Amino acid sequence: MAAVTSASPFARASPKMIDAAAAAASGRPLKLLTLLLVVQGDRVLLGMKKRGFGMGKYNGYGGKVEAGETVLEGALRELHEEAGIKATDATPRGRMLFEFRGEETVMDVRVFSASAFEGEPTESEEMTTEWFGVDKLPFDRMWADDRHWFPILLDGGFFRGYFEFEKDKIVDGVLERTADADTALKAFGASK
Ligand SMILES: CNc1ncnc2c1ncn2[C@@H]1O[C@H](COP(=O)(O)OP(=O)(O)OP(=O)(O)O)[C@@H](O)[C@H]1O
Repeated sequence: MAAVTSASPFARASPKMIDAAAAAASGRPLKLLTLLLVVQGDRVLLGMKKRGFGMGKYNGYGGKVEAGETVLEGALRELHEEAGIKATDATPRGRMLFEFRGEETVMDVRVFSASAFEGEPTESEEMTTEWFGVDKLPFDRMWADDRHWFPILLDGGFFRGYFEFEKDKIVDGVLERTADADTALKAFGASK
């Protein structure tokens, strides 16, 4: 898996690129979102988004963090609402900032993984539920950033990144494997 990761053009972050991402993000309003990947052995649970933002794309489960809940609680709630299961060992893995050209707000996505859950994955109004082998992930039908950080996640690692999008294409980005989850949470340029 490490070979796949180092093949990512964004994985070789120069200090200059990191500074540029930090400058782009600093002071901008952040929208806090979660993304939870259920990884069990050599398979990953993904859902195809049936409506709204990212419609037609496969992704993990997640959404906006609501007032009064922690980020982890938000991640678990979204997984339950969208896939009908309760993860019992969710753990933070990464943080990604996404900027869309022409938009002031930067998406602040907190990525979690889990391997154990209660219940049966069940399609919801928002998402389907499908298992994919780790070697058969549908990257062509996922957000463009996913192919860059998934190998780190599957490898057991932690990561932080910043990607600038023009519609659904990446125009610039930086991705860094971090030593632990705490370091991943110190995203480029975000004040908290
Ligand atoms: C740009 N590159 C990206 N790469 C990978 N994942 C991305 C993403 N951009 C957004 N995401 C995820 O997509 C979901 C949107 O959630 P979204 O439907 O907006 O939230 P929520 O369910 O609260 O909305 P509604 O209740 O329908 O308004 C949420 O998991 C978020 O982390």
